[in-house]
Amino acid sequence: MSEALRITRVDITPVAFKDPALLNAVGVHEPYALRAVIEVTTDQGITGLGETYADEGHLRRLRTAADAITGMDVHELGPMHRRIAQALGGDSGSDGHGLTGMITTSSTVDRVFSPFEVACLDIRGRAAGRPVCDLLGGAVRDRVPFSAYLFYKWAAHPGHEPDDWGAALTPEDIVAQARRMVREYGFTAIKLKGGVMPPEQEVEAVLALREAFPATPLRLDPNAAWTVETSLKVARDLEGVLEYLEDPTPGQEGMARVAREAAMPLATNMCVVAFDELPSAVRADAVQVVLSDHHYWGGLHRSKLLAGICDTFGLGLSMHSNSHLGISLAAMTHLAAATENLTYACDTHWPWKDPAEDVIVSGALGFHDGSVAVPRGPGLGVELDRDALARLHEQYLRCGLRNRDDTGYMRRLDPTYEKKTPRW
Ligand SMILES: O=C([O-])[C@@H](O)[C@@H](O)[C@H](O)[C@@H](O)C(=O)[O-]
Ligand SMILES: [Mg+2]
Repeated sequence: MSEALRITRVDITPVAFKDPALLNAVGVHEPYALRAVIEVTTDQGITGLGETYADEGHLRRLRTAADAITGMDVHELGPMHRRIAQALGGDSGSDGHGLTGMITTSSTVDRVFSPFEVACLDIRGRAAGRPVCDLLGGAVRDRVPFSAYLFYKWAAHPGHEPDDWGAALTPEDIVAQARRMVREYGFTAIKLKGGVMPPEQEVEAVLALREAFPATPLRLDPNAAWTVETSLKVARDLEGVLEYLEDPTPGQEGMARVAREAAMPLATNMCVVAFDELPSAVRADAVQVVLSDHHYWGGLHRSKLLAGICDTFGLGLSMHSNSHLGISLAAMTHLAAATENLTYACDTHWPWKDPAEDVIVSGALGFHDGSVAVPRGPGLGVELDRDALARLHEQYLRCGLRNRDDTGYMRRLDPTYEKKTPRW
């Protein structure tokens, strides 16, 4: 029997990287996005990487979990999940911004466990000289397609220099943004983050995209900003145009009412965000596509479990994204490569990140024809850039942001702003 790889040390480093003024249903992105970089080191001197959210409560829970798993073998992932659940003792968190649904205790454990699982798989891959996708059953594709993720946005954060994307507030701006993303990355699917403008303007933007990209699959995601009635009107206006409509309205019951009459499939990363939310969604036929996300579904193995459940119940599978760095992109790519029924192009916020800011050594991951080649090196196939990690940690300390708060930021800029779900 091969030797155990025991965890001797865990480092958790919060980082901040620049984020443009991207608008969504609950406000606007702050000037920096926060992430935590996890390094797990073993008694044989192998270090594995994970990446996750960095809100204060989550950081506190990560530290509790890190203490709980020190001394464990990186092969004991089931016991590790249980140990973390015990150590958290029911301490559950919320996603604050409200864009990924209610966070239950069980999904809090999954959120906390996830980056440690990824780091353990990175270690196991490095030790065995195999890429992580091989530990997940092997790659069924050698390139993973991602979608262009369009946002309404301001030209700049108030008081900051403009970014080089410019403002996007009209259908013409949205088409121009899509053209640039497709030109630079080669994306073959397009998603528009909606819930920002009145629905008829977002319909107009999608129709303009359809005209500019006649054969490209299109998606619209207003993050539950619409009533059932509004959702049905938009569904009628966009019949035959959308590949799927993502989270038009809040809750499974509302989604089921929309699903009964809408011609296109409904997708979600809001009303099904944990395993215990699947049975009722299946019974009500509330959604036809689930967006997986290993950061909150409990890592790569549990995301494959979700994939199996979706397959069994005839649900489509896509992949959700928040603002992220290269360790996450590598993990998403390995997971998608090893998940046969993940047949939709995955979401990624990657193009919104300043290319000069990341915590990994550049060159391991790149977009060609809208897809990322699955890294073939051992583990995740990415290496930590320690100087960059130190710089982005400094930036975290300096920027003063400690929790994602799109609504609070919007309210500071516009005190009349109100968060309403649904808004229209
Ligand atoms: O980054 C954003 O503003 C997105 O709205 C994100 O927070 C969502 O979780 C996500 O991308 C989604 O698909 O709902
Ligand atoms: Mg969504």
